[in-house]
Amino acid sequence: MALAPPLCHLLAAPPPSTSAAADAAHDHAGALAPHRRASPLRRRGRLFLACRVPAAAPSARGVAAEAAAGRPTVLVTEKLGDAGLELLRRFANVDCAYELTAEELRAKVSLVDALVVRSATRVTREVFEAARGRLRVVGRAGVGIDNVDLQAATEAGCLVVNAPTANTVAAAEHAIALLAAMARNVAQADASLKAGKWQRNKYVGVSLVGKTLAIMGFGKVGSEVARRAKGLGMDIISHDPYAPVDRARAIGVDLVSFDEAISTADFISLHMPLTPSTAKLFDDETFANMKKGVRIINVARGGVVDEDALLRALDNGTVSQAALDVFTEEPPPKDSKLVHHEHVTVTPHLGASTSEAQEGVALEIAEAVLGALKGELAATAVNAPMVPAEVLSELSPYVVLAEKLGRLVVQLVAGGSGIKGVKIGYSSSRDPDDLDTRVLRAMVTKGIIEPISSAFVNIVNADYVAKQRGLRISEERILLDGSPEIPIDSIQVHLANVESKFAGALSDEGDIRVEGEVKDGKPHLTLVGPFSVDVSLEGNLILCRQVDQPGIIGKVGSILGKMNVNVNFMSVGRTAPGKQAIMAIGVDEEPEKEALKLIGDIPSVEEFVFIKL
Ligand SMILES: NC(=O)c1ccc[n+]([C@@H]2O[C@H](COP(=O)([O-])OP(=O)(O)OC[C@H]3O[C@@H](n4cnc5c(N)ncnc54)[C@H](O)[C@@H]3O)[C@@H](O)[C@H]2O)c1
Ligand SMILES: O=C(O)[C@H](O)COP(=O)(O)O
Repeated sequence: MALAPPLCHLLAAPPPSTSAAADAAHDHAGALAPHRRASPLRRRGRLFLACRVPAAAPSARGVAAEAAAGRPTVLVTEKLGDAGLELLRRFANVDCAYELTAEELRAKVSLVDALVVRSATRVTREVFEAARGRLRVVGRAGVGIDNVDLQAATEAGCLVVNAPTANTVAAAEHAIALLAAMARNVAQADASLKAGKWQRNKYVGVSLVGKTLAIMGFGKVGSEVARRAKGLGMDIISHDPYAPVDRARAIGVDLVSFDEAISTADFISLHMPLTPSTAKLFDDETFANMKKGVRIINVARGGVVDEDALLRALDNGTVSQAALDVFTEEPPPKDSKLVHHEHVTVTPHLGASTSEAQEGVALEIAEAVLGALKGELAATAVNAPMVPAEVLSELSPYVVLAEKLGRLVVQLVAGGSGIKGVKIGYSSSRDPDDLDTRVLRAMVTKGIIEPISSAFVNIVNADYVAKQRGLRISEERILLDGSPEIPIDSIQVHLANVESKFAGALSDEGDIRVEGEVKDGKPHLTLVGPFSVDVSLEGNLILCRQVDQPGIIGKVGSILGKMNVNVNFMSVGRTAPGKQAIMAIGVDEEPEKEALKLIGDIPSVEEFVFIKL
């Protein structure tokens, strides 16, 4: 039975770097391995549908085969839970190198296929540039991806995945711990007693019951904080412009405006991501609009607060206390006035730091990274479309067809005529809403761009690269009356306003047009311009236009035979007997120039083109 083709090329890396540094690297677990063109995970030629990496250890034979074929290399730059590390080590060489300087990170990154970080590693544009195209996946073992330059990752075609759920409860519990500790001066009283003092009057706290808590950002952590704070008898309001009202209502929380939230709350807990629009959202003006004596908890990101403004608000009494787990700069400067302020309780970014959360996060990220290295699109992809595994499985033969059609059509363009508009048509009996074509569009783009540039294109950067090159890609669905079980009957690719080096490929409208279908799981070319053909899109292709008459097939076949070129497929399409015909010939080897010249010299052959698929 034919195996489904792998989807590795969806996330394919560019050709390997041949740098001396890469060659010199060591090949054993815990050290950097030299780059190999295809990792065993990518080479198996199987479609990996299960998102989970099998829990059982691979067989000894499997391990040996993988070792022989070369394993991907994963660099881990921050402490990761053991279970995740073990899982990574089963399928990859793992280099754990903590507390790297930016320069050390840049030096190592071109030697690895994946990088796993937490919040302390800054994965900047310079890091992606230093990777020189080898890095295929960045795994953020946690939620916040503000330390990863997503735009640079996308431009580099590097997938970024995170582990968004495993530390939610830990972060929510830490927010509650800080809320209670702050209200009862636990940290200050502890330090005082340890310093030999007994200050019962100084550390009188405030009660939580009946107080209003405003949760700023009603996402995963925010909603878990709300549930827990309700149990403490607090009244909860929340501000989140994007949260569904129903979800908030279901746990008894009112979503209110920003101004209402900050002006009515006794406690404010921050749970939004750090983005350009939330950076320093809590500034002098915001603090001035808060209820006098408000208490603030920040377990989200230091950067959402203007820390100088918070210090002023603490000093003038607008904010009576703050509990901070996160800081604009981490670690904060040793002499930070905020950290040393007597009304501020601090922890060193411990929100996710429970053993349970760290094991969960490590496993979650290891699975996502290994899946991505195998060519799967992770469910937690941050900079790529999330296409469910079953959709990918179904579309996998069409993925190959889409790329081949792209490669074919671009080689029909006459040199010098720039490609601007690409139209992709999908003939299908399926409701357009049930047909996710993003992967196919990316693969047509890859097929068109890669043969004519040094860019490498994958599902992560396809739209970006197309835009950069001024390529307008439009899609059209052609609804057929048929069984919706087959996702796609045919894919058409049209290039508008270009000259062709093979006039036979021009449609009546003057576009270069090719069409293909999947037959027995294999990509077939079924239409060139107005000519119907049927040739498997494998190896190389010769397209030949001639006047339809007996003997031409034999002449071309014998020229190729004499030159030792194996013909694997041949198909002739014609407009009418005795009129124009197109011969599509699949060949295993690239014919010598001489053979091509001899074909061109056959009197009735009007034009021909050789295409590498
Ligand atoms: N301290 C820690 O160790 C720790 C641990 C986990 C998460 N975090 C941080 O907590 C934050 C929340 O994490 P999460 O998993 O709940 O993320 P999430 O994506 O589930 O929730 C974030 C919520 O913020 C909302 N939001 C976005 N912009 C907003 C704005 N301007 N005003 C109000 N709400 C806005 C979003 O709509 C979303 O509902 C992130 O910053 C994350 O990095 C910190
Ligand atoms: O965004 C997160 O997941 C938290 O801030 C945790 O960060 P950490 O992995 O560095 O603890």
